[in-house]
Amino acid sequence: PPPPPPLSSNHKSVLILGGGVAGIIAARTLHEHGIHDFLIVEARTELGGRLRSKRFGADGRQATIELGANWIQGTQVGDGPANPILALARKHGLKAVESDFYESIVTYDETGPADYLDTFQKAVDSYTNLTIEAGARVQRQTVDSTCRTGYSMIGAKPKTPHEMVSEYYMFDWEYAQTPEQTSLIASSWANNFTYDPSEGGFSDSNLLSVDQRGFKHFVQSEARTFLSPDQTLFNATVRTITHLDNGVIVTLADGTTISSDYAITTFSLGVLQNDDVLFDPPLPAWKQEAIQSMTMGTYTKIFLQFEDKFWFDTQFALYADTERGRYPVWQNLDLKNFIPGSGIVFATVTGDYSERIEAMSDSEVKAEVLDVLQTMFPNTTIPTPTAFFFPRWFSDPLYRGSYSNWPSGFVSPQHKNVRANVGKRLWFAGEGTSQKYFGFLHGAYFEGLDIGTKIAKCVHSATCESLPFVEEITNGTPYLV
Ligand SMILES: Cc1cc2nc3c(=O)[nH]c(=O)nc-3n(C[C@H](O)[C@H](O)[C@H](O)COP(=O)(O)OP(=O)(O)OC[C@H]3O[C@@H](n4cnc5c(N)ncnc54)[C@H](O)[C@@H]3O)c2cc1C
Repeated sequence: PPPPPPLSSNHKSVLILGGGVAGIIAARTLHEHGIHDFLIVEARTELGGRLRSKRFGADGRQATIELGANWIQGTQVGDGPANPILALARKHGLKAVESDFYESIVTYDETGPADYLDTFQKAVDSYTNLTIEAGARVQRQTVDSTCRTGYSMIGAKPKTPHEMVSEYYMFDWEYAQTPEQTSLIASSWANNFTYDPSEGGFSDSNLLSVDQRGFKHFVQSEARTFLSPDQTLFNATVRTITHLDNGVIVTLADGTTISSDYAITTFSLGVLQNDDVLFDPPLPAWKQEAIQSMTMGTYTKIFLQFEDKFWFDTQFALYADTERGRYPVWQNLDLKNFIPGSGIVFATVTGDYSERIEAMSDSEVKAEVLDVLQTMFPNTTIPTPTAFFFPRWFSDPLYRGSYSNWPSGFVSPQHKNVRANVGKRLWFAGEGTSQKYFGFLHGAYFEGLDIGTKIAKCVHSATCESLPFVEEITNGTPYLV
């Protein structure tokens, strides 16, 4: 039998590995169940995880920008179900503004300003039809397919740059991967359970945080309501997780070991896929297959600050390049009620294009982006920006991408296995373990809540109920929630 974990002062009832939304909400849940002997182990120096803000801009003209999550996606209709992130944002007085994705938008192409809003509207309709097509497949219990197949089935076959960028805005800009890379059924789940009240979703509106304390403010403030300083360990990078029948031993990069009765890892799917954290013994084959079968999308915002604003007055702009995905979506922060006077505009790229620019130098990317702006505004001499920045989520060993995505060919039992505990002691939570809300902040929230509740039961009673898993998946069962 394996040796018992060492008895030391470094022993906790529960170790929460990672201090993002899932970790913080798991900790709050343990606290509410009267369990205080837990420790959040976090590699960075603050809580929040992929809620990451940064002061950006020239000296004397700095503003807080969001490198990671920025929106509360799906809010609430009347007294219907509320997104729990909205509830926390309200509780902690977060400043957020309504995003108007469909009306506050202008369009450009390689000739400069070009009105193709009618094409854009068709892409909006096609996306709605795509989710209906996918929903019908769930009803009929048919097999999954890619969203590209789904689009083709409803007759949406974008060919021109205008059509491609319009589809991109409705699809890749949300999923951080292409329709080819994404499951038809699961992508419509992700849409409906968040945005469609008739399917149990919150609402179809989105609130953009422009809070100068950072979007992370809501969750850091929540953490302050129950956490004491000795319940967090910062600057602590987990290297190895040894999981035994009677406990877990975590080894940090500096060689420190901490043991516990239970551990929850909340690291991103990308971190787990990339072996940035090692498991001893290695995770069983069913778990490894599941982790390697889901995918991680990358979503990259490229920020520029200029002395004077020369761009559009709407919230959004599309740029149609002949190459699909080349600096296609632009957002204006220099707006009344946003960050007025900030001189900040930013572009977003996703998926393979994000990986491409992460491999380039900042100055190379800046030159490309300025070139696109020059194309969009042919009658303006684009000035030198006073500040430029973009984060590299894909190469960051603490994330390895931005959020998870569900590819076609990844079947429901595999997702069950992503979520399942290994043995009685090692548990998993985070946005990627959420079947209904993968990718979203509220997915991380609900997973922290659920796994925290299950572990609290384990701590309080002799019997500990495991989550179901499938040892060997021989056929894909229908997609059911
Ligand atoms: C660019 C971008 C845009 C996004 N936009 C939105 C949005 O608008 N709305 C929305 O709802 N969601 C959005 N998301 C997704 C959202 O941010 C995530 O779903 C959510 O923050 C995930 O929380 P989590 O607790 O599961 O994981 P994380 O926040 O990743 O928490 C895990 C923690 O583990 C830590 N960690 C990793 N490795 C180690 C290690 N070896 N040792 C110790 N600690 C470690 C990390 O530092 C991190 O703090 C976005 C994400 C990104 C990156």
